[in-house]
Amino acid sequence: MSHQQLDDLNIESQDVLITPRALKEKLPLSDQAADTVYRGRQQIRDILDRKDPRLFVVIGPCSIHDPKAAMEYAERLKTLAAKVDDALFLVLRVYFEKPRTTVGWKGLINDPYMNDSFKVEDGLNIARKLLLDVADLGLAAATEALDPTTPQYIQDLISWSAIGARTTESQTHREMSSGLSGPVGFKNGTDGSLDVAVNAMLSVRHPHRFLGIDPDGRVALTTTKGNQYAHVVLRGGGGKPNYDSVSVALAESALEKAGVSTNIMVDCSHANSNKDPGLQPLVMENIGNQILEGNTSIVGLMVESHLKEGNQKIPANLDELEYGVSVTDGCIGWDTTEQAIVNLADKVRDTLPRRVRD
Ligand SMILES: O=C[C@H](O)[C@H](O)COP(=O)(O)O
Ligand SMILES: C=C(OP(=O)(O)O)C(=O)O
Repeated sequence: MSHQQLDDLNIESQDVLITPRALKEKLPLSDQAADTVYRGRQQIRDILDRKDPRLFVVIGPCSIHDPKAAMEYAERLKTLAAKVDDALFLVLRVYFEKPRTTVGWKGLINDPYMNDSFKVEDGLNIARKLLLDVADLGLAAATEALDPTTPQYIQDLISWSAIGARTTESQTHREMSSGLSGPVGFKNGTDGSLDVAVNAMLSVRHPHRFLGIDPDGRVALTTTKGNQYAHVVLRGGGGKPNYDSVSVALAESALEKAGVSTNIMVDCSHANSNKDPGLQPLVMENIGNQILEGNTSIVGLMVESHLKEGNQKIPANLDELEYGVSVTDGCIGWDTTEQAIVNLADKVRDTLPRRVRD
């Protein structure tokens, strides 16, 4: 009796993609870009080590779908960053990979033309080119590391990475993060649970061994050294925020009990603003007040912001897309962003002398 086909029954096709090495040769790191990334990572590490008393703020669109609008935003952010640089280190949020609750557009790398054509190789090219342009401008970039093979293509241009609420508990993502070259923030779970993020801290600092790809795209046993610059990100969940001073104090004691450093970032968006982007400035103000009142565990903030406020559905006719408006979660617009950042800097500035640790 002949065998029935048993594997690949649900695989439609497989297409070989450009290798990480070939993409990097095509779009190489310039000296300016390398300097931006080196300095960006170092400034965040210094903030996490409390050698630098400032806050770092990961700020920008929920997702990148239009590189032109992203660069216009980056240029504005660069000017704003220089104005508040004594109190805040602004890092551009450059998210190319979107984790979906069920289904939906999965981001620029997965479907760069937003028409279900899934031209992933084009997506990788566009993403790397945009990151190069941002780094050449002198702005540090942050992204969500979602697909475990993507870092090989773009991580040399990333200063800070997030592991999202839907993947913080995933062993694959903890292993990948243990090998990332820059600091990494783990969100609490979508149900609000902090345990998964605290457990991630305990995992990611250790070496791991797992299947990865090498620069030539070959499957490779990957052995990591462990990442000593991981921290938690409070993003709320289960219908409740967790940026208030009581939640922050509870997070501090959970981290202390686990024996890991009490570095906390607050995501002003997602469940911390009940997905109402207009509430983000209130969260920022609240964090500024907590810092004024003596909090030293909060080291960073995340804000979803774009050229224009709100969001839009991806239209069937892409000519109808409104320029500078998010196609995923709603964002605050530029004027609100500028004001909220200046207000935050004013509060943090007064606290700088007492935030440095010896
Ligand atoms: O930040 C973006 C979204 O909150 C995340 O990707 C989940 O989106 P969804 O619930 O619309 O799928
Ligand atoms: C998906 C995101 O957040 P979270 O994982 O907290 O839902 C995000 O920041 O884009």
